[in-house]
Amino acid sequence: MGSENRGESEKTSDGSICGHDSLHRLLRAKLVPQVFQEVSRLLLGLNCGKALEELALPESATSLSSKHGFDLQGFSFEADKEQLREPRIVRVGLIQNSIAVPTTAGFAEQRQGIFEKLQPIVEAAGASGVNILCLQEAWTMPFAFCTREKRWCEFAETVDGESTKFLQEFARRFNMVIISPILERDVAHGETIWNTAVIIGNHGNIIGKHRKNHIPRVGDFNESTYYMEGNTGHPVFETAYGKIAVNICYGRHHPLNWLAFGLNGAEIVFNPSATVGELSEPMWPIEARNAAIANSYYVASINRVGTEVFPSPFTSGDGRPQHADFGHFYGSSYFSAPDASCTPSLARNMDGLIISDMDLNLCRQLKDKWGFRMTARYDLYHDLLRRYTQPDFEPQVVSDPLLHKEAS
Ligand SMILES: NC(=O)NCCC(=O)O
Repeated sequence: MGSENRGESEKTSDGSICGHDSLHRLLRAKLVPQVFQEVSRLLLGLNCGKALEELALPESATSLSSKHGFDLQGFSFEADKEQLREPRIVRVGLIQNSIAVPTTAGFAEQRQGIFEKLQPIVEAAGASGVNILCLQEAWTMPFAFCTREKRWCEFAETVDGESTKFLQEFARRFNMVIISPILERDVAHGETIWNTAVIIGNHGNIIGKHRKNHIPRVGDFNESTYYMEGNTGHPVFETAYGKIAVNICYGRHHPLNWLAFGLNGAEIVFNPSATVGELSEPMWPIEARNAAIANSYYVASINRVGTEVFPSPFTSGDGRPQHADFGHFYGSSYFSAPDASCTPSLARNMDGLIISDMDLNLCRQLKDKWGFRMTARYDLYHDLLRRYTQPDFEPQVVSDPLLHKEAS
């Protein structure tokens, strides 16, 4: 892409949308209330036939948000009342953040800066009674994989390393499950590096881990220089608060990846991400929401925030001149529900915590209503995929015989 077409991040360097920090807030400021309500209905859908309720969050959380300058929003997804099952309401939180100090600082200072920045946000989640909290992809470090420089590998740590210890304290204190996406170093297997989400249980125990299945080779996302495709399959973690799975970032472009977590029984799939405006912003509101609909589960989408500038300029295979930043990480974390409703997004240009209650009964209610699991043709797909993965595969194409007739 030519530099003249690099998108809006260069035009609005504060990362706002025409001075507003999210599309929802821009629309609310610009439209008369009745029009805003109708536009919101079409953009966000309806949950159980009505606009999504906002959640009243405790003063202890709102004061942390004002003091530390992070966006804080809360919502509530309902399900229909059932006669034979109690509601299964889980409170879920997502944190998006920028890095804390420039990428030229020492690595220990960079990581410690992020720990310190996250502390009040995690505390706000705890004070709000969040049951399951998820952080953004590779949250302990800048997203330095654009550079291809190997020195950033130093940020990799074992599954029970520094960042896990830091979060285990919060998990115990707030009785909270925490999903911690890190750069992992697997010491037992030759000190190899992986892009991994660690699942910390509400007692501070490590429940397990999942490694990113799909590694991007697009734009400046030179991640394949650092780690390989994950080898953990599509695990679903049964926690005190429900069955959860993690589809790390670029995996959201792969519908079969979403499907696999659904087939294994996930009720909430988290999508911790790091992605930039000019590459993926038009996809962001669609893919997760579509996955929630198609798989009858909730999706929780998180993206990091800010523009990270690196000490040495780098190139990528897209013809652009060398540059030192990745573009703007546009935040905009949000939740999608199986009934096609979704929350507004967090700010595009600020750290933030979005919280939502979700009644997990909605998953089965949507399965019963639409019957996607029942009407899917897994046997047909299985047969096609089996043939497709053979070297002698031939696409099933029926050509118009007239196409190949010689002109008379
Ligand atoms: N982190 C990551 O996989 N980013 C790839 C770009 C995208 O999927 O938008």
